[in-house]
Amino acid sequence: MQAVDLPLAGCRLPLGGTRLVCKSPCKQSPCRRQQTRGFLRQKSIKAIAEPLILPFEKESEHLAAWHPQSWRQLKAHQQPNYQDENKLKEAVDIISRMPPLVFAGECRNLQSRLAKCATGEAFLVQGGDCAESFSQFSANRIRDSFRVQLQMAVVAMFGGGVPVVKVGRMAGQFAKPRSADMETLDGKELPSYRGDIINGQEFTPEARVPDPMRLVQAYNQAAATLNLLRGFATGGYAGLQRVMDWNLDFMAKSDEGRAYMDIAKRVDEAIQFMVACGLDSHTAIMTETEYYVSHECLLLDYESSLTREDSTTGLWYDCSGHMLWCGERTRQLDGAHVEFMRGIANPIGVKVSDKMDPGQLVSLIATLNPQNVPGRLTVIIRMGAEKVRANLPRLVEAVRNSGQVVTWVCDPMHGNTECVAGYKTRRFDNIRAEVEAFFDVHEELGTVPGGIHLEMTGDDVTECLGGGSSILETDLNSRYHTHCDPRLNAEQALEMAFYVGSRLAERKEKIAKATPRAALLH
Ligand SMILES: O=C[C@H](O)[C@H](O)COP(=O)(O)O
Ligand SMILES: C=C(OP(=O)(O)O)C(=O)O
Repeated sequence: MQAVDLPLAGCRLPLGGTRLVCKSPCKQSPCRRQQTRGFLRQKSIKAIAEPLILPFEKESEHLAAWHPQSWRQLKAHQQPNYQDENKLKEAVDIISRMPPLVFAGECRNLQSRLAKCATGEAFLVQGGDCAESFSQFSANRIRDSFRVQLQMAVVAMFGGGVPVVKVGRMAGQFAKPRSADMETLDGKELPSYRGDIINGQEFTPEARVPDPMRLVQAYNQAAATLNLLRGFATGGYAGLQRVMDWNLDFMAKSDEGRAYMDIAKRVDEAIQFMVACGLDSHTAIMTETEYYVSHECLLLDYESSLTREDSTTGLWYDCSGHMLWCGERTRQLDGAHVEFMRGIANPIGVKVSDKMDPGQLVSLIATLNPQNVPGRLTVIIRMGAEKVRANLPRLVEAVRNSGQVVTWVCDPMHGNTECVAGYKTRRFDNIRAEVEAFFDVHEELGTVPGGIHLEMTGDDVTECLGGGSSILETDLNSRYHTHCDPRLNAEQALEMAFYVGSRLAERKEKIAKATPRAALLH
């Protein structure tokens, strides 16, 4: 990792045990620019989410040592070993000059929606490909993935009676962390595939060389994807009046499909009734939807080159996506990823397996969200069903006892991967069991299950076993198209949404019974 000169005016700044020294001292202590940024951050956050300010570290001190490049001083895990530094610099320079893909105001809106998920006033459905790919890039695939997420949102909203916040693993979900650096096939060993933004999936020495120009291709594909998603979200396609038209091929043939059409019909009738009552069916609430994009904040050259200072607030936003999350393999407290993520103002997530202990989690949360801003931090649990029952309670209790506000989300995919007949797969029953355990634990503790995070697609793939579509081991080789991990197909994803909807409905009923008047007003 090369050392960088910090382009901040300023003072000596502590950073994870090391000290950075700005090159053009402003002779102020602490640096005025940083003070201003801290002040603006407090001001803007207050306006958005009415945060509960606890006596955590002061924001200005917290951000004092931060800069979009400060991560370079620390160990960055899971980064490619680029062979041509000049080519990397060229690619990073190109992206640095490109327009941002998302806007700060959109990120702030998402943060306020996620704050509602933390309190049970909304529910997050986050999903999409394990790894977006260059070769499978197509408008129809984007539409189908978006459409199944719309359907899932309708089902969960119908059950839970709360708004569903829709966030795609899309328009940037290219880089993959890997368990092993090398992969062996037929006795031949090559570097692992790390996602299309880094190297190629083909098992050849040439394809596996990390190519920096892939960063530029990924940026362009993300821009085109987002452009289409914005069109779908606001151009009429996602309007609630089209709820009956979001048909997918399997729907007439499957129980989930028929159950969805049943709900869609009831939604349609409700809308007709409201229109008869005088509702204007042309308002944005009826014709548009909010849709956000997210990806793992893994490839730090890409993320930092898209990090821009917001002129309204003076805050830094990683403009590669609305929400970024830190993966299970890169969440070291003293690592480069946590250093980068603590300074960006986007809503962020962190993946958590059973390897996390409660004290560590509390420290990590304090580092990533020192002002305890609701909606800022989503903790995405991924352990496997049994481990969730055994480990999640003490994590939730430690966080609750420390007064930290986070949005708890369940990723039932990554703790349930197994190898069957030579394929990486996941069993639908195990995935559902993990979601069930997640809801049960929160119910027992009186805390809030805030959302679900899925690797899924709108395509009719055969990558995960079971579910209503009864994918068998012998089906795996039929339509196994993922570039990395197995995804739920559209039917399985919808089935999961029905399960989530049923749990949200139960929760709603329990709350209504306990507080009838409040529920009535709600
Ligand atoms: O999607 C997540 C990870 O990149 C993936 O699970 C790693 O898979 P591996 O264990 O085959 O490297
Ligand atoms: C790599 C991922 O997850 P995790 O960090 O939880 O393994 C992922 O969600 O793509």
